Amino acid sequence: MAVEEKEVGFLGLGIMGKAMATNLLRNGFKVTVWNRTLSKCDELVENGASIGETPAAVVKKCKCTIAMLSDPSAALSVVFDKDGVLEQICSGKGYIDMSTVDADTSSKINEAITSRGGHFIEAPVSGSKKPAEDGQLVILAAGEKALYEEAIPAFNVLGKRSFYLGQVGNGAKMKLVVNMIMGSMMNALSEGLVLASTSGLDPWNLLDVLDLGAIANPMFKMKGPTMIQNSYSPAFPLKHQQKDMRLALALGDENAVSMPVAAAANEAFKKARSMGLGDLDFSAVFETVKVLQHQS
Ligand SMILES: NC(=O)C1=CN([C@@H]2O[C@H](COP(=O)(O)OP(=O)(O)OC[C@H]3O[C@@H](n4cnc5c(N)ncnc54)[C@H](OP(=O)(O)O)[C@@H]3O)[C@@H](O)[C@H]2O)C=CC1
Ligand SMILES: O=CC(=O)O
Repeated sequence: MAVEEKEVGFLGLGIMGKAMATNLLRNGFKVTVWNRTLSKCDELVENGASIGETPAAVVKKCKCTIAMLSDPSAALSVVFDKDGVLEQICSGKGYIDMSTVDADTSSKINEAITSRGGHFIEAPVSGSKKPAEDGQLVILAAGEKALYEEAIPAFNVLGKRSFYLGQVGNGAKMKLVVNMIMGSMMNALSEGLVLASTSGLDPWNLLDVLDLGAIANPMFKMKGPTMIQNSYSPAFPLKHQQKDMRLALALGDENAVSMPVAAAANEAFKKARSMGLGDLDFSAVFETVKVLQHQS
């Protein structure tokens, strides 16, 4: 399949897709790109990409196509709608959806693709804008093993490690569990920063102390300083983090897993969206904690 031949289609040039497609180009892949807002293809074309006018046109041209789209409704639309992936998928063609969606969405796409003879894996990623630019993502793949193996040269460009997790749905679930934990941690950090400042401590000292102890982690180290400076340039948009909390909570509902911490974190992300912060970085949830503090 074409991933081996270093030729891929790429659907979705948002924060992640643009960085990932650029990386593939830099590493010698021929890439044919499509984005709903077609003008976002221009920069990629300047860097050597070809353009497909529709998802169907990309799939027609390429033996393997990667998608990186915002949410379940975008992932479904690009496959099932007019001029979508299904119109051209057929035997010998592969489709790799790297968007963060729920297992049901992924299963629907898998069934539709495979019923037309195509091959499918889901492969959501852990890691944000910078890891995407640096080819340091963690890839959580599941589905047809043969396609996974054929995708390894591309995954080696995009990520520092890829996991094969078995049947379709397992990649989606793993990603949601990871992001549920991340969203809860972001809320804990936000509350810690407010508690530190309000009780007379220097929040910069808090970050230094955290970084030297058992709960040190790259997210606190990277986001803490920008949060203190009220700077929320989006790497991971807050609206997507809230989508992931919602989908993780639905997974908890299905499995009767009680998750009060995640539920509270989801409320904070919802509040942040209602404050108009959805397009900012997910660390802007800090603003909701500050608002609550000022109200008390
Ligand atoms: N940013 C991050 O740090 C990470 C994000 N993710 C996940 O990766 C995915 C992409 O994230 P990111 O790049 O940040 O998101 P962006 O919001 O930057 O990009 C979203 C992309 O989806 C497209 N899109 C949205 N709705 C539709 C639709 N109905 N039909 C077709 N295309 C659509 C957008 O097109 P258009 O340009 O026209 O709006 C754009 O290309 C999400 O699932 C996210 O949860 C995973 C790991 C890290
Ligand atoms: O999904 C977001 C991430 O940082 O991973």
